[in-house]
Amino acid sequence: MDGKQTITLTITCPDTVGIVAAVSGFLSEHDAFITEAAQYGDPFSKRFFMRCVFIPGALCPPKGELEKRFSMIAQRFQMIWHMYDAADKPRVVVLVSKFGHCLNDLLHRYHTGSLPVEIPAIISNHPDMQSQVEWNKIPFHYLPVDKTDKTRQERALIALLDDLEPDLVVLARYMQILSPELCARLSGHCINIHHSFLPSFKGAKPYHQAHSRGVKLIGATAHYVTTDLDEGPIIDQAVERVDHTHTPDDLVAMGRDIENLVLSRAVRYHIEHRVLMNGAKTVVFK
Ligand SMILES: Nc1nc2c(c(=O)[nH]1)N[C@@H](CN(C=O)c1ccc(C(=O)N[C@@H](CCC(=O)O)C(=O)O)cc1)CN2
Repeated sequence: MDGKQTITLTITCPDTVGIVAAVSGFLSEHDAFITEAAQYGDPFSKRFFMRCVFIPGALCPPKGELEKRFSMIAQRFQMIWHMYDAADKPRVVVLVSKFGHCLNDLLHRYHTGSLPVEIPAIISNHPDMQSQVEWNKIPFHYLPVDKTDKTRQERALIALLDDLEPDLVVLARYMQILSPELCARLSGHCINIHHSFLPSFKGAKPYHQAHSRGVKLIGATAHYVTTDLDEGPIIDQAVERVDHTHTPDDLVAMGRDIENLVLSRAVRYHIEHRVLMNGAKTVVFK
């Protein structure tokens, strides 16, 4: 390989002695220069997690051959593993409803290059964001929801996603509950930003719930989407202090910046392959 390529190797497997030695030995035997390495052994799940970034040297075989050879080690340790080429920009489709702050934040990071992705389309069940999206020269697909027949809209959404073939779907304040079928199709590849510090205040209007409860902290949670609403594996969270003087609208306004930060971090962790699934939880190598 030409030495300019960067590959990220992620591994999860039953924890045991010798995994790091086997992986680092394999990489050194194949002239792979390690630039980043992180690992964690979970004493509760007894699973081992590793993320290793390396630059293949001149003597390193092509990625396909390297994967073939690594599969022997992976089999020995019952690994779930992937090698990702950093040159492959992930295709990210963003879904939005009426609130555009998270979408605008992602678009800014996309245009400034701090989020190295492709955005082949943005999809919404409302027309509000169309002009903003088209100003950004990104295709906008308006798929309105008929409350009397929600499945029709989701069939159209599924067909569109099948065409777009995204690596990741981001629900940037998309306020529709995805069906179990769509959740299954997107499992591990769909991130939602929930506007509360989960597990508090799941579902609709969390800031109003928080105001009624008299909380002294509000927050936001980015999580993978599962059939169980707002119960998916948490990727990132943040909080801000609030007090009795803040109205629900104040909380909504203060929450926007938290949501932007948390969602963009979660998307970046995902596209950099820093997030590994650990049952109903995640391991995030920051
Ligand atoms: N299957 C899942 N779908 C969605 C999830 C999820 O975790 N699993 N997260 C939500 C986002 N969300 C809160 O963050 C949320 C969105 C929508 C609703 C809701 O009650 N929606 C109503 C319609 C509301 C409207 O039309 O304005 C509904 O779908 O019937 C609650 C929470 C995204 N989807």
